[in-house]
Order: sequence, then structure tokens, then C-alpha cells
Amino acid sequence: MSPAPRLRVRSVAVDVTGDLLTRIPDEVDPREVVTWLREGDGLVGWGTVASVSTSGVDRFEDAERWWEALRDAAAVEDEVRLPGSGLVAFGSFAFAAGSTDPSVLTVPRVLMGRRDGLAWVTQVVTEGEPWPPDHPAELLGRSNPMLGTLDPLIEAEGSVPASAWPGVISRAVERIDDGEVEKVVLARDVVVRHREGRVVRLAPVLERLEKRYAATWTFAVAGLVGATPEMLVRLQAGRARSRVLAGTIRRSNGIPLPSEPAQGPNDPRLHLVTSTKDLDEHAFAVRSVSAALAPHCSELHVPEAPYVLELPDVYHLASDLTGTMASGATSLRLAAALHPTAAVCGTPTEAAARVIGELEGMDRGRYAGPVGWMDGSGDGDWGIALRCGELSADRRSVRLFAGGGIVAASDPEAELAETEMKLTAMRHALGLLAP
Ligand SMILES: C=C(O[C@H]1C=CC=C(C(=O)O)[C@@H]1O)C(=O)O
Repeated sequence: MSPAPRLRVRSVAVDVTGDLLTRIPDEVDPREVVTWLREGDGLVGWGTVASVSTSGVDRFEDAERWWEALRDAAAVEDEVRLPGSGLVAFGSFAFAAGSTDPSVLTVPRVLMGRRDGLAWVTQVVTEGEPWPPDHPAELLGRSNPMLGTLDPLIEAEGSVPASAWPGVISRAVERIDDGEVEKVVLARDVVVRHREGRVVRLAPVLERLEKRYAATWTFAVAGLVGATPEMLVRLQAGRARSRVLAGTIRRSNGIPLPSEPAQGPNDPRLHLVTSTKDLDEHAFAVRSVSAALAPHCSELHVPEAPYVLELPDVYHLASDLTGTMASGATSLRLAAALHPTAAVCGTPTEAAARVIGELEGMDRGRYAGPVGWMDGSGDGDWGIALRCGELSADRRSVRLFAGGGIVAASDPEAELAETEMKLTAMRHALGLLAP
């Protein structure tokens, strides 16, 4: 593991209107773009001033140790003092300890933030490096004229062809019937390439995700890009929150949000909240999150019943858990304690992870792992990397992922359809589907 450098950090309040994504310069390496956005607020940055790669079972602890050393050595001038100002690291962690894809914590050179009408720019240099010549506000005067232009892409099958997916699900249902697991979450991938073999630009993809999926967290970290509706854990001023999702039904049509009026007995939302299969799937996920959060909290509120979260393509069963922290753990440590929840792995966890390894036929990489950011106080947001794709090392292709929770009552064809619905977010953002 590389030693942590000494950093100088300054955050300055600025005026900014419009989309933060328009400020990402086109010449920036797409794997160095970092984003965490929701409804226009959040963080957008680029460049790498310091980063660490970790792997294996200690990937979280090693990253946290590096972060502590970096933070302790950094000289920070922060006139903003909001969550996300000052020294901030973005992170993305592999789903499995055995993954060949490294986990990453990275500190961007430039980070723009906006929160409740206040905006700021953070710049970071290493000790001995000069500050960039431009005033931070000048960064905000620029906008990328190529942002609306999508790259021409083509899609190919991933590790397991779609036609073979129902067979994989049937094998999972057999393992459930045999009593090996109660629930297992299985995922598949598809690969998207630049038609002309060029680098895939991420900023236009992020812009489309942010516009269409306003209720999700649009993220980019080290080439992993997506719009996740699931918050693994948010830690802010001693309060921990988690949004648990599991249980999905397709929206009947593309009626725009906000909430459609009830459509009577055929309303898919009604079907979802009364479906034993989905409620069971959801209950496993809530139990796994509350069991992992409870040891860190003096008080934990777990809702008795889920609500329906509405996204443009699907409805999910959702539960928001809130707790008062007692352990003093950082947001990253909490994310490590919670990962993998039964929303992305299964129940019991170890047996489900084994079944995933045997049936999926692929390395998930950082899909379904924690993704997010943390500031110098340890507060931060860690989502679960869903509805996402990972840019290849040569930046010319993106692997998209989608999965679903399998329980005894799961229907293999319906599970294939569910992964197709979940792939819609990235396919749309990449321009593979009509608007
Ligand atoms: C595993 C995924 O979704 C999870 C999150 C919400 C609903 C899920 C479900 O209903 O199966 C999954 O647990 C995915 O999007 O790839």
C-alpha cells in the first residue's frame, strides 16, 4: 500500500447556478471523474491527487488506515464547513474479497460541491506543489460544449447470455429448496463498446442519469458509474441512515413522476405491497441491515412495513432505518460492517456468497459494493453500487450489471425480465434506448 502523501486542501465558497456536471472538462480521464449527486446537489470533481488501491478481506480496513494517515497529515483551510467540504475521499469497493478488481479510495484535485443553495470549490495539492493559478470561481465559469453528445455504442452479451439466465435462476431455486440458502441475489452483466473503438466519455452519461433518475444518487468513482436508489449508510453528525430496497415490480408504463394516481386493483404498487414473495425478499434485507447497524447505535428505528419507492422504470419496496450512533465508527467502517446486505447477497450471508460464486459465472468487480464519499470527520454517504457500469481499464467499453433477489417463489423468466428492467437506467444513459 502506498504511503499517504501530505496534502494541502482549501475550500472556498462560490456562487454557482446550473448543472455541476457541465463543468467537467472533456479532456479529463473519465476514470478520474468523481460524482455524488442527487437532485442537483452534491459533489462533482476530477483529477487524482492521492489514491490507494486495496483488495482482499482487509480492503476496507486498509483503506481506512490509509485515510486516517492522509487526514492526520493534511493542512486544511475550510471556510465552508459543510458536509462534503474540506478534505474528501471518494471510494468504491469490490463486492467480494476474492475479486480481482481493486477497491479504491481517491482524493480529487478539484471538487465542486453544492448543498441547500450554498456552493463551494475545494482544491487539493501535495505539499510543495503550487496552487492552480486560477481562482476557484473561474472553474465554474466554464462549461463543456460536448456534454450533450453521446458516444456511439454497441451492446454484446456478457458472461452468461440472457437466454441462459432463467436456467441459472432455476438452479438457485433448487439450492433454496434444498435448504442451503433462504435467499440469494444473482446478477448478470452485458458489455457495451464504443463503436469506433474510442474512449467512452462519462460526463454525458452522468448527465442523463441525473436528469432521469432524480430520486437516486448519481455516482462516478474510478470508472464505476451509475444511479443507485439504495443508500447503504449515510452518517451525519452522529445520525446513521440506511435505505433498504428489495422487492421489485415493473412500472406499467412510462408515466412521469411524481406519483401516479392509484390504478385500482391492477395497480402494480398494490401488487408489490401485498406480494408475499417480495415482502419476504425485503424482510431478509431489512433484517441484515438492522443486525449490522444495531451494535453501533444507542437507538435504532426500523419501520414496521416498507413503502413503495417509485423510479422511472420500476417500483421497489423500501425501508428507511435511522439510528443514533454510539460506537464512533466512521461512515466507511459502518459501510464495511453492513456489506454485503441481503439486498445484494442473500441469507445466510456466507452460504449465499458461495452460491453466487458458483452460479453467477463472473466476478462482480465493484458492482453491488459500497460506493460513495467520506470527509475528514468520518461522516459521509455510502450507497450500494447498483444500476451501474464499470468502465474498462482501456476506457473503451463498459460492463453493465443487474441482479435480483431469488427466493423459493421466484419465477426464472420473471427474474430475467427484472434484470432487463434494471439495465434500463444505464442503457438509457448510454444512448442505447430511445429517450
Ligand atoms: C441487485 C439489484 O437490486 C437490488 C436492489 C433493489 C431491489 C432488488 C430486488 O428486488 O431484487 C435487489 O435486491 C440490482 O439492481 O442489480
